[in-house]
Amino acid sequence: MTAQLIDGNALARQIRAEVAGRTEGLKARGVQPQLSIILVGEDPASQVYTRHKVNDSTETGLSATLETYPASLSEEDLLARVRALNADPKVHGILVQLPLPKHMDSQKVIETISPTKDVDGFHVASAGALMVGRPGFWPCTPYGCMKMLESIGYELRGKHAVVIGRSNIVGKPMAMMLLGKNATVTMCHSATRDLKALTLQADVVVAAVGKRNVLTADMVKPGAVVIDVGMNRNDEGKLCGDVDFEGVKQVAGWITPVPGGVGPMTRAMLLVNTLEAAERASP
Ligand SMILES: Nc1nc(=O)c2c([nH]1)NC[C@@H]1CN(c3ccc(C(=O)N[C@@H](CCC(=O)O)C(=O)O)cc3)C=[N+]21
Repeated sequence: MTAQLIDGNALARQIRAEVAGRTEGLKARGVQPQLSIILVGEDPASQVYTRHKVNDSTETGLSATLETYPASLSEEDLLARVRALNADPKVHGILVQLPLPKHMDSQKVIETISPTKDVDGFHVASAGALMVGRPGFWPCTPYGCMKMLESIGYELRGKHAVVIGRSNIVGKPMAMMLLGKNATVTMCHSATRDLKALTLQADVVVAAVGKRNVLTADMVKPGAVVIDVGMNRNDEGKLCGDVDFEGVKQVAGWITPVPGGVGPMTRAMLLVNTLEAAERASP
């Protein structure tokens, strides 16, 4: 028996169609949802990612602008630009592409974005809202993972979910979202002892470390759901996740591929958050 695939491309396509429909509704009321993306520096990967985000937006009827600045831009000038976008009522979502040049304090920049426009969900106010269960914006990657679990009708209540990785962007918010659905959540990280003993108990494993083969077949309980957030390159330069896909798919019940899994869902949830921001701003 091999695991069933959770197809992120297909689910993202479905979500984009829903976003397009809701966008029509807003446009009928004279509101054009608008995402502003800021890219600082010339990192080729960031250029590709931000171009994707602009294309995704325009394909679903949102409008998106990409502003690019040289790596030499001062932090002060970047903050001034963010404040101007905060004050612009036509702009509903602001995304500052990470990583930023080393001379900038990323968290300070993110904290300058108005929480009402924080479609990445990286602001402390967004993190706090998630933690106490108030409306805010959920970070796109873990939000997309939750949608993937929902798409297979998975009941999280009472299940044991193991999250590997504790980043502010994925691991921590992922654990909060799973907890919000009444799962029993274990967070694992670099200081965890006997990771395998924990993952073998898991009904759901989310691997979000950024290292290949963090999860192998011998670490997975038969039938478990495995979500792979990793985005790595193997020796041949091919994109691969944190999970040994070929091995784990022989044991798991469900598994997400890389590419075509969490990545496209991350991008789809950015559109959802942007639309949501526009709807909240135009009640
Ligand atoms: N402020 C900010 N917000 C972000 O959300 C953000 C960021 N900065 N900096 C960089 C990371 C990375 N990230 C990706 C999202 C989707 C794919 C994606 O769609 N991947 C495709 C493959 C793309 C390819 O072939 O390279 C897939 O997995 O199928 C990749 C990477 C968002 N990030």
